[in-house]
Amino acid sequence: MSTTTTTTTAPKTKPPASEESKVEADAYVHYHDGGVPGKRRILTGADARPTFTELPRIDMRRMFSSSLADRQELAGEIGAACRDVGFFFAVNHGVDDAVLDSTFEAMEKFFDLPTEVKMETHNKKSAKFRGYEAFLEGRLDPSTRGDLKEGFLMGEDATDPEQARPLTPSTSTPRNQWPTHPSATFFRPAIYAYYTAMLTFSKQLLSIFALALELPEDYFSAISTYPMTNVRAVHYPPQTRDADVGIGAHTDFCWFTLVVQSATARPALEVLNGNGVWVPVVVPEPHAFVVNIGDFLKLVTGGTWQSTVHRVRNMGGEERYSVPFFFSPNEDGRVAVLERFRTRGQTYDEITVGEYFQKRLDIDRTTHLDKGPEKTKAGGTY
Ligand SMILES: O=C(O)CCC(=O)C(=O)O
Ligand SMILES: [Fe+2]
Repeated sequence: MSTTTTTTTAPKTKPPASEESKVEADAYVHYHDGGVPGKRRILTGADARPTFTELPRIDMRRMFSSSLADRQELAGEIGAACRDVGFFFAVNHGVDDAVLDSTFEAMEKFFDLPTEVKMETHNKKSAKFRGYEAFLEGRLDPSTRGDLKEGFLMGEDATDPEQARPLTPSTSTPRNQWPTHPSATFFRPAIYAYYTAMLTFSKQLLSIFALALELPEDYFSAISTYPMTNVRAVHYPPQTRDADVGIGAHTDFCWFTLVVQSATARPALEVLNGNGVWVPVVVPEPHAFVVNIGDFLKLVTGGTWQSTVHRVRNMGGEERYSVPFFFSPNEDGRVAVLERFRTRGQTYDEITVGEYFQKRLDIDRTTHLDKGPEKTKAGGTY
């Protein structure tokens, strides 16, 4: 994880008073990046550097404009956000409000089902970790007792007819798990409605990212024909212990992530800025998407774009639901640092997207399995 933050747009920041004593005692903030523990020095007073203190809000209407100049102007704003923050809010994004409302309704109803119904698709039965994850089973930050959340993960799967992907010998093994109990079958079509809308949105956004990198709009299309994708529906109960996390500090392993969340009075998602301060994400309006850069876009930009560390702490006493969509290149796509970000005389390795992804997934699986059976029982107290 790069620890350099290049923005010059925001004033210096200071940690909230309540965190100051902790900050001084710690001097470092610790996080987890792809299985590798990371830490960032907390910079205060004269040491503090210019960095962001909030996320930029970007109006996406220009994404649909027939004028290249409009799309370029949008790309300019997005490029600056990706470089300086690694996160931004996307508003007026064109995703149907009705689809988002019914996605949240379906999530609440699904997570309300009895544990044994949800456990039918427990992710331990899946090589790709698809299906239901119970409370405290994830543990992205090894210093915590586990992630205080339950979730449901689905993703690319050519055997699901909803995806209309070509079935080949390498894609003919099912990856997703779907509930079959009559009380839970509503979930699949609801998640697919969201998945389909997000795939369209992501492909449009990818062309704007290409423009932001001064590349042709279709530059990434060839390696994004059958992209790796995940929807993770997540339920975070209100947490009562300060030491808990909803999801431990991490970066995302994808091109980029789009997240829409239920409204909570107190922000729960937090983003780590260049001074080692957790910046709360205050959503500007209902159905705004939080967009963040993942490891692959950081990689192809030679670290110029940031895959910024983030976490969730749901301290406001309300249930919280969020539904990230993770978008990556094709599984057999190969990526390397783009020409314009290379230094002459230096050599650059190519990575295969699927291999890198599986490595990161295996790390996540290991942190789950390491916890031992007594802690992985669903429905345990939290
Ligand atoms: O719930 C959120 O707002 C973010 C979740 C997240 O960071 C993730 O699932 O990778
Ligand atoms: Fe994330």
